[in-house]
Amino acid sequence: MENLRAMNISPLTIALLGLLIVGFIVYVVFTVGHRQKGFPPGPPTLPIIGNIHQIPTTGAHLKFTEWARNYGGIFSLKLGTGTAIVISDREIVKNLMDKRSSVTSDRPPSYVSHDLITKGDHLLVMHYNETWRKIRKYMHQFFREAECEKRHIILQDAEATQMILDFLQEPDKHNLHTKRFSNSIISTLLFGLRTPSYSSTHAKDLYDIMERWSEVMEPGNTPPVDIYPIFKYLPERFFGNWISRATGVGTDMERLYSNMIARYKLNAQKKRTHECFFDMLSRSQEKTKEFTDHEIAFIAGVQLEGGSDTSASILTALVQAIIHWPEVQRIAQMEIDKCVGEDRSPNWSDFNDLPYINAIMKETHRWRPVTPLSFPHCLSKDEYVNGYYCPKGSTIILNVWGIQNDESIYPHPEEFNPSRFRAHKLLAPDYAVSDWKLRDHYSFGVGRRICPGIHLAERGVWLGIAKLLWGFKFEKVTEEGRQVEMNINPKTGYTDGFLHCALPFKCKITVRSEERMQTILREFEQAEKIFKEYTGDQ
Ligand code: HEM
Repeated sequence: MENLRAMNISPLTIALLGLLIVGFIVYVVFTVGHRQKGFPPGPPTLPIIGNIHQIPTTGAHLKFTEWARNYGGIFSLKLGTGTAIVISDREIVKNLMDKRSSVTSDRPPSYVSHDLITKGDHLLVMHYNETWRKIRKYMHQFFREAECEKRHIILQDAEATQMILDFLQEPDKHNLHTKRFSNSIISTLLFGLRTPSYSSTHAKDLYDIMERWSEVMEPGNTPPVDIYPIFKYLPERFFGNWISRATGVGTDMERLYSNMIARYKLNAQKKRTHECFFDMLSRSQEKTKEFTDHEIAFIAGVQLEGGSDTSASILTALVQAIIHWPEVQRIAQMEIDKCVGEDRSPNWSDFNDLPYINAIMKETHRWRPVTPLSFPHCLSKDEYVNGYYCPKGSTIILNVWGIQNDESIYPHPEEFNPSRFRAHKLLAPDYAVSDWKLRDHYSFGVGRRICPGIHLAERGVWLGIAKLLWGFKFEKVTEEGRQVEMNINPKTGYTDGFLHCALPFKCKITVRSEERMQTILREFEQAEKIFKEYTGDQ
């Protein structure tokens, strides 16, 4: 005070300054973190932080589902100055996310994923802009239904054949075989480069990078910079060098993806029967030069990532389900055995004759969705939803878990019961555009951001399920005379983070007959010829 007087500042100015500071503090305490009038309801808030303290760092989907029961199909959360709108009602999903997708297709800001790790060039976290549209156009061109149906399915069938051979030869490594399967499909389709073994370097590197990305993103490992940007300016050593770790992941990603593109270029002269994604993209890029090298690397990367862990996690959940519910396994095998003999494994032309397999696939997506909270969208304009005011910039969270565990739609939701989908004879993309009451599940997301790999994923997963059930009996293992239970508890049995996958578990997998074993070996010889058509290897 003496100092201020010495600076010749009048007591009135000091008093006004003090009043201003107090006023500002009062304003912050009474507004920041508070839910404004007209917003969707939600749990009580605390000044400044809002609901942050109530959101668990793991299993947030379970908490959101509990809140949906209390506050309804649309509720809001305050995250500091920001707002998140959580949707757990199918009609609202349709009306907002699909019908008003022109204003619900942006992504919320993500300093770590968008700015630090991917420099904004990663389709999944990219804002809804012209570059996003251009990349989606290329993906659509290559992965649209007709292309999957005519061309990619041939490779998928061959890769599924190797997967059942792998299950035959090393049943204990079942969770690695599903990963190899999905990674090899996407890597071959992108670059003509296969993943012959689960220990292939590029696949191991990819899974390692994805794990590190997920770790950096875990709450507690990074300060909440998107909510309180001031954290960006604190020395990073206070938070375990989070900036260096994040940029390290970004550098390793770019290195891996660029390296795969370099390998593709080395092989570009090889004679392949089937054109790969990069043949198409490179041709166009030569003319237009529309993408930077960094963008090109991440166009490859996002597809490698998107196509790898997701399908593999669904197949692993399937293995758990058919072991825990042996009756489902029995019915499925009866259906397959009626239509497919022992002298060949099922293929895509059997799809219409095996509706129970389609129902199993849908039930697996419902029972253990890979992304139980999908991936957040962001509202780019003020909107009214069911009479509630939702401000521009709100994060929109699709509570897939909540919807797919709603008793009123799926009685006894914890039970794996494919018969729920008996009437759903078509694939997921058909129901994504149908009336909301008919939609099968939300595993592939919604609106314009819906997974661009949906046609490919549906066919790959279906083939995987059909061939596995045709070939093998799946059971619990017995140790010291007692059956070992798998942990299928949604709270403790799955990885945390953005992608949920079953933690490693033991099971007994045996081939159903000698003849089936011979068929697998014979079909694999054919599969090897197909691989050469896609890679150009002699
Ligand atoms: C069972 C397998 C799969 C599941 C469950 C799955 C799920 C999802 C989900 C939930 C999203 C976010 C959707 C949204 O924001 O509303 C997404 C986006 C994406 N997926 Fe998939 N996916 C699968 C397979 C694939 C495959 C095979 C590819 C590659 C061909 C792929 C590439 C992508 C890409 C690039 C995005 C970002 C799209 C964007 O933000 O515009 N996914 N996926």
